[in-house]
Amino acid sequence: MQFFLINALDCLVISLFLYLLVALRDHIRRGGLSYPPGPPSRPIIGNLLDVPKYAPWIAYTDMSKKYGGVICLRIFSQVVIVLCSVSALKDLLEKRGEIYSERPSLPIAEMFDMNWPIFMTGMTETCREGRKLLDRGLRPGEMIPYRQMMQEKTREFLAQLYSTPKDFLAHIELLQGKLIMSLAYGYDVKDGDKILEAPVQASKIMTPLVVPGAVLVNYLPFLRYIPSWVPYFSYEPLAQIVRKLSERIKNEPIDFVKRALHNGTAVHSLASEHLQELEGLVGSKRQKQEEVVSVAMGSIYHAGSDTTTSAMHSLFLALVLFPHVQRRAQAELDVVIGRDRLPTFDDRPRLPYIEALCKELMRWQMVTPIGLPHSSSKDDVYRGFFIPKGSIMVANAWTILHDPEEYPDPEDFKPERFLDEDGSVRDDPTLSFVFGVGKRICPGRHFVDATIFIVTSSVLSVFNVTKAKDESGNEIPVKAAVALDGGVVVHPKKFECCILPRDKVAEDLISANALS
Ligand code: HEM
Repeated sequence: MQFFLINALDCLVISLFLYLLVALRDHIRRGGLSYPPGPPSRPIIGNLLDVPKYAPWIAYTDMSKKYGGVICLRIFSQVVIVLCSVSALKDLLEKRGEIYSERPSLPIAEMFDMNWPIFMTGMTETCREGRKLLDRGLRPGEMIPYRQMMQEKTREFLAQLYSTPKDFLAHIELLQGKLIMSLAYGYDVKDGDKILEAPVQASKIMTPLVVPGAVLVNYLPFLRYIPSWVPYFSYEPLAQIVRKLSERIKNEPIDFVKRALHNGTAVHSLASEHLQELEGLVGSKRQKQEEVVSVAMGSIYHAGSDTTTSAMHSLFLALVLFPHVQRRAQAELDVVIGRDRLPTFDDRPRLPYIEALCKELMRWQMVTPIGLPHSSSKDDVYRGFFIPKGSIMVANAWTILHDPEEYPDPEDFKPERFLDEDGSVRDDPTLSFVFGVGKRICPGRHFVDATIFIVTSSVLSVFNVTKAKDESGNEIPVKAAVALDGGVVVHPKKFECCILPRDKVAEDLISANALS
């Protein structure tokens, strides 16, 4: 017993000594400067208890009212800087992009073999080359050859909505899976295709685990060594599941393209295009480039599914909650396109209200309100405050895009915000924050933009989306609320709605296009 007490006392003294040593080293490193303002931190754990687990974008907005646009939190020794103002986001993540474009290396991602997708890695050579490949392949002009495919898949979606409207969320998920798989791999997804399971399941597990402050092992990496037989505390059982999913995401679809190229059956896709460019390369050089293609495609297959599904889910929510928006959009479609055909991409310039509606959709119920964390590769000083190398940078775009000064009644869905007085579309550069900032900005943004346009205009031209009714004929109330079990990607809480063809003309149009 005495032996145990002496050891405990020793431990306490050593811990205190180490703590003071770290504090002194930290003070010297800062050269007398202080960290940006933030809630007072406690000894050792820092702000661990202040880091919001649910809806962090709201808690950070409240903090920014007290501490300003640059907030500092500390989780053990990890510094987390939350950016809540346009100037801070641009100054650091854009103008000082050389310093702030890394990603935090998360032990949880390493343990789960999920540290290979581009959105999880720092600026490694594979990441840089993969990004180049995506930036080139996903430019607005490069989207044109995929328009026909997008229109066709959207028409299949309309037919599914018509036959089983209650399953609208499952139809959205399938549509998004079809679009991404066609774009990335030229793979034609069929109903019930198992290929879509892996990214959806992996995303459900991983996105809550990468939120800054959500998982202790990211700050106390030794926790990864807790053996698998320790119940509740070991990450190993979950890790085993995710490792298998990771392997499937990276290899299953790219192997399909390689086989198709070999058999001469490959359809035009980002993967087939890039793999064909490697012709002539052999040995390790070829292997390396194939790895880049496989990482880049696996990244969009993973990053693109859940995110756009959430935006489309929110579209139906907005239509239910704001019927006057639906009526005005339909009036525009009827005048510009008429009732005898479905919209196409060529109609887009003549549909300013629909365009404004798509913009408002991205702002209103943001898919990634705190973006994906960046990290810093050098010590830096900003507005007189010290930001150490290795800080986790959180771009809280939600605060900016829900600022009532800039977007009055921010919780209301008002496409008019994005229209000038003469009815033309108003450009709002701040809106691009929904896709992040700087070198790591989402490369899929032009594909998302095209998807949201074609889906929104097509759905509105043939359907009325209203509140569902219960057995007694009373409307089932719906609220604009997000499911708080999410992580960096958030989804609307599930809701019911009634999706019916606008009339017989619309019904005929859906059937005719489903058959063509
Ligand atoms: C509504 C849909 C989407 C939203 C809101 C969204 C948003 C974002 C955000 C905020 C980031 C992090 C940017 C940063 O760190 O500054 C990101 C990264 C990324 N997104 Fe998207 N995204 C969407 C859909 C897509 C789609 C459809 C694709 C693929 C076609 C895609 C591919 C990626 C990739 C590969 C990255 C990682 C980029 C990097 O780390 O360099 N995203 N996205």
